[in-house]
Amino acid sequence: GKLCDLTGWWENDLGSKMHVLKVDSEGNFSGEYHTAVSSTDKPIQPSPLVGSQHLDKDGQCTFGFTVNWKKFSDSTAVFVGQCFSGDNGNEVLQTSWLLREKVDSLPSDWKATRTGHNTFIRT
Ligand SMILES: CC(=O)N1C(=O)N[C@@H]2[C@H](CCCCC(=O)O)SC[C@@H]21
Repeated sequence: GKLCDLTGWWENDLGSKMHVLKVDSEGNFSGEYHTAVSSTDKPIQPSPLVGSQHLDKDGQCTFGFTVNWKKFSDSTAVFVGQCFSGDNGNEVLQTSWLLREKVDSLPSDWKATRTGHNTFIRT
């Protein structure tokens, strides 16, 4: 299928949106993550993301990106995933993520990392 270029807007099953500005010739990209879910009472604001994708000809490339939730908290999330061409030709991103929240002390380190998985489609 067509090369899977991540440039553009994506939405996941939580309603969170990812905007990839442009992918360079090395597969590196940057953008913004607009989460739809907040565990704080702070207003939700876009957070910067940087990542890298493969540029395989089959259009089913793997990628990874990091979100620095600088406006929200001291958390950092890393996403990894793969782009698939759905049966109707639409692209689907299957992702897993690790979220690292900042904890006050080493004894709390055990509870600082959460994981999740999300599916994104183009909006
Ligand atoms: C407090 C804080 O940092 N965050 C918060 O309350 N919501 C965002 C992220 C929500 C999970 C990401 C999954 C998704 O939106 O698709 S975890 C870090 C950030």
